[in-house]
Amino acid sequence: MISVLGAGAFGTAVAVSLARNGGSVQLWAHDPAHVEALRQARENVLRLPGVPLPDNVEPIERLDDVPPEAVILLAVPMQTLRHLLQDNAEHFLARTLVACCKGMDLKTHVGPVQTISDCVPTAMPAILTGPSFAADIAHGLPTALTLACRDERVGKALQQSLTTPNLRIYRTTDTIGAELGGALKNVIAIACGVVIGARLGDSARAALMTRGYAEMQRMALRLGAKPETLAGLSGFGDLALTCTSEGSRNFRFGLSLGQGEPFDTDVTVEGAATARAALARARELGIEMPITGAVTALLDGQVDVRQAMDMLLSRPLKDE
Ligand SMILES: NC(=O)C1=CN([C@@H]2O[C@H](COP(=O)(O)OP(=O)(O)OC[C@H]3O[C@@H](n4cnc5c(N)ncnc54)[C@H](OP(=O)(O)O)[C@@H]3O)[C@@H](O)[C@H]2O)C=CC1
Ligand SMILES: O=C(CO)COP(=O)(O)O
Repeated sequence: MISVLGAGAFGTAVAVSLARNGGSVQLWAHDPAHVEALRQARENVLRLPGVPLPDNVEPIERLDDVPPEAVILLAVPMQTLRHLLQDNAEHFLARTLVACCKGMDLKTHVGPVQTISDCVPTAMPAILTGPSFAADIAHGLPTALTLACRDERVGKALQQSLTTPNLRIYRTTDTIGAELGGALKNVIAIACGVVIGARLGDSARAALMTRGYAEMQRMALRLGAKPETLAGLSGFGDLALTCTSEGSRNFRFGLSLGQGEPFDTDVTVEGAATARAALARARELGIEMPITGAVTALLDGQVDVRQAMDMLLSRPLKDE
């Protein structure tokens, strides 16, 4: 049994994909009305329209209904993860919990794996992350992800149970690299959206992706990540996807910002809160993250797009 907690686009897509592979999948939503709508329509009309739920996906509204042997996937937005874990800690004690969210908590400045460890110290945390749009997974398109878990035995078991014919899963024990790659690439994707929206050109985007990757590495390596994790699916892979595709909400949010257009506030844009959390963490650690700083200043209305670019271009010249 696999229980996916969080019935947004990603949770629904993963539930559908795993159910098509056989076995039973529960899909939990925090809003009983949403659970009822999933039961009635057999489709997530709001977040993942056009994808029928297979019969073996069971929408549930009570965490009590998650059986003790179930593998739990946490597919909620990053800024809600801590509350979900704290408010329902009795359901998570000594469980294997696989985070599917990408971001850093605004209050604690840590990623999903560390958030699980902090909130439920008896749990075994893992993370499933990498380049994958929910719609691609739901439509059975080929996708490759990283599963990170410090415990090799648990990681190998998760890799087996979450792999499907279309979803290839690589494994690592480097949870720090995996969680930071997925979190920080969203900030760079916003920056890339801004330069494209403001018509500053593809060369500027390539520069931001490259220097953004340097920034991601700087923070992750300082916190103990392995360079090869950053170079893998959860880092470089997801950076490449998110910075170059209008399928990404973070990139589209940046596009709107660059064009001076409003953006739908109901859409999940993980990079906005994460930019602030990452900048705060960078300051605590004394490391330079100029692109993250420029994105944060832009989001906070301290600078406009031109001034944000000037902030980056006028920095002292240095070695690559
Ligand atoms: N979409 C994608 O392509 C991918 C997403 N991810 C990651 O997955 C995570 C979730 O994103 P995604 O599914 O796209 O988001 P969506 O915006 O599609 O959905 C978010 C879901 O979370 C629910 N939710 C909000 N607050 C809570 C809460 N306190 N407790 C439980 N559920 C809550 C929302 O319910 P309600 O509508 O009732 O508020 C909604 O169903 C993010 O971290 C994202 O980065 C990872 C890979 C790909
Ligand atoms: O993480 C994702 C793709 O890997 C989804 O990106 P967005 O959250 O920007 O849509």
